[in-house]
Amino acid sequence: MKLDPNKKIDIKELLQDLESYRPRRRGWHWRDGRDQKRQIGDFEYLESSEGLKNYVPLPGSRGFGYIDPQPDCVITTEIASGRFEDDIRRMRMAAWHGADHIMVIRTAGQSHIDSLLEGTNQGIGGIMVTRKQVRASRKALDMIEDEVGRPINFHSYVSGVAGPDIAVMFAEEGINGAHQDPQYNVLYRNVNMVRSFVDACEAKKIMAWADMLQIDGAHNANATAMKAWKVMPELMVQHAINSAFSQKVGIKPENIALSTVPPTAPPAPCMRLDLPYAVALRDFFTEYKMRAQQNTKYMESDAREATVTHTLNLMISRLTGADIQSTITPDEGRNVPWHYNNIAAISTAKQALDGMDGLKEMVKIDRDGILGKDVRELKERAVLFMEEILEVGGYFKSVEDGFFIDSGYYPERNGDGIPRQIDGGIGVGAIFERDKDYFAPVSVHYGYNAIPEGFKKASDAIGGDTFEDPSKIVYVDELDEFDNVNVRLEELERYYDTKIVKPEVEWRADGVVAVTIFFPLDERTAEFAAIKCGEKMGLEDVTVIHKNVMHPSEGTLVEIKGKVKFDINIDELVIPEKIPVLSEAEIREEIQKNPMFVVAATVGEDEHSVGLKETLDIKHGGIEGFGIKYLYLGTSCPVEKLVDAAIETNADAILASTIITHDDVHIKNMRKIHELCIEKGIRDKVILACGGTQVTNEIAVEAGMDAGFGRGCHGIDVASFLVKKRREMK
Ligand SMILES: Cc1ncc(COP(=O)(O)O)c(/C=N/CCC[C@H](N)C(=O)O)c1O
Repeated sequence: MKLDPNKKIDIKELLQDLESYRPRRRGWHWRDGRDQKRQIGDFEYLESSEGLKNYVPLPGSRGFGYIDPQPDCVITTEIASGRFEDDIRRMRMAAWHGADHIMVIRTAGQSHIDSLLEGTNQGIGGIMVTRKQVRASRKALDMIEDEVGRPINFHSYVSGVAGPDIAVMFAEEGINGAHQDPQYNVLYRNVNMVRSFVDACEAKKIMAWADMLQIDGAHNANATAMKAWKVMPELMVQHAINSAFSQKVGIKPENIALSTVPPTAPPAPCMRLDLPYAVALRDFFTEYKMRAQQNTKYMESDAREATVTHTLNLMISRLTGADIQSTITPDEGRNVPWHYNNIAAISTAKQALDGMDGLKEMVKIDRDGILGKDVRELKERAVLFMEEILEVGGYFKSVEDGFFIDSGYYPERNGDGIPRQIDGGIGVGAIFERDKDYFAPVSVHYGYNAIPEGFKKASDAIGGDTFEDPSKIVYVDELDEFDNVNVRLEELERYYDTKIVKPEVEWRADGVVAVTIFFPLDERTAEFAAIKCGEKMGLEDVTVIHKNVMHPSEGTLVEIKGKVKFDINIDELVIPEKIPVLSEAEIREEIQKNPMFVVAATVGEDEHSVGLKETLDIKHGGIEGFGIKYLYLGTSCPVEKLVDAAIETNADAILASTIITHDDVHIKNMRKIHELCIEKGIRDKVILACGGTQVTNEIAVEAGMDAGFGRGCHGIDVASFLVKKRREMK
């Protein structure tokens, strides 16, 4: 299937013939052209990669010819709605905004399931990672990567008691990256530590074969610790343990990525705490990749605050280097991410990384100051931690002694770490010494395997395994007759590719909308007033998702979410057709033959001039560039003066600009211009046009203008309209 930007992905078609789908490639893709400088528009970029074929540039790109510079690092977005069929279009949106690493969170508790799940059950806070879901998503990503013109990495988690099984399925299905860190199982999922490390040998061996990029789990310590900045020495120890172990099992260093999170956030002086850590980490681990994660621990429900913290995190990435920049959605502190918050997070990363392109050519890390001292101290503490592990008898013993996630700043210890017993946890006692004649007929296996006489390699015994002969992969379709993607698609049939639509935030037709409301009330009263407001607006299941105290008694900003009870039928929408724009040549030719003169001003008590000047001046593609002459009367120009000027100069048109809309003053001024022209008997001779960020063609025409030009309009739109309107009047 080839995607058409003007058509949605057809999920039903995508699900066809999944049993015969084969992944295009194995392994991780780093962005192309990363180490080249490149000219993009008016600027030279020092830390960028090759551009996309299809994309959505940042809004600010309007001022720069709509360029969309792609940073050098891979950019990740985490997707976790619970319905993979709805996640696929979110992946497409993400790819257009610059993500090339799609990471799919697993449903709560999948770590504890000791076998592969089949089918596509709906998940909670993540999806059931199953072969069918992986296949459908990877197949969709093949089409999406063709559409944007850049390979996309698909990623999930190899952990929990079924880790090795999942690793095999991921290798068979062409997964490009995965989290794998046995310490994660031990500390956060209480899987028996011996089981975890034995499983990890197998899982990592398979990931190495599949050339998958591995991300470790150190970020979890950061998110779990009481005071995150105190856990930095331990984080480096955790990175060291997983990285050294992974390399010993056979994962090549360039596929070992350290998951590093700047531990703190404002109002802490976070740059002074986090920057030394980022430097120390990169000093220690030069041969591995850095996967910069953004802070999740100190996320509240304030999307703005999260975005600023993440921008500071991105500054650390730019100053110290990141191979993968992982993004956290600004609504991470509210709920399972909504579509547009994944996109917001990606855009924050792209915007900040573009903006700080080459910053470290100008701003040097000063190792002689306090940073150097802090870096050294962090390294010393980490080495001491590692030495003490050896002293007490190794990793397993240190875990039993509760070394990890202690809230102390090592070597200080508060004794509140997470201890695990070597003879406890899930899967305990499930490890058996391999017998002398142990034999597994597989092509990739960790450790002892007694290959019988006559076979060159183990898998010859079965004529090749699924890694060698994918036709041997057993594809299991849906098992649960009630909880499967076909049932879900059936339930929402009327919203698929029909004219009926509902608002949504994560699932098709979930009907959820968000409303931002300010009340001149204290926080508690405002909360309940906002819910009442939502209910009066006809929303269902109204809940408050965010509150911002503006003042204890003067006012509170509240954000609510709720469900609309209605559908929208797009056939019932009245959509005025877009006004086609004449070509530059045609406009110039016309003005050449019949000169045109206009008067222009920002009217009323309005001092905004930029928009109108951009529309007039040749510099920004203004009407002057097409030969149209104009008299500009400046800002705060009374409408009477503007109309008189039109009469004195026998102008063909009046161009008014109105940005301010308090008390609908913009509409009142447009109406006054229209009425004045009638009064002075010139209305049928002069063209009236009005522009402004809050002006639309409909509003302007309603107020008596001949046309209105809102946000995003340019000189050529106005010039084209003037030429066409004059022809019409002739
Ligand atoms: C090393 C490891 N293994 C497995 C899992 C998930 O596995 P389950 O939830 O136990 O099925 C995780 C999860 N990390 C937190 C979310 C992702 C985070 N925000 C990130 O971007 O890295 C993990 O870190």
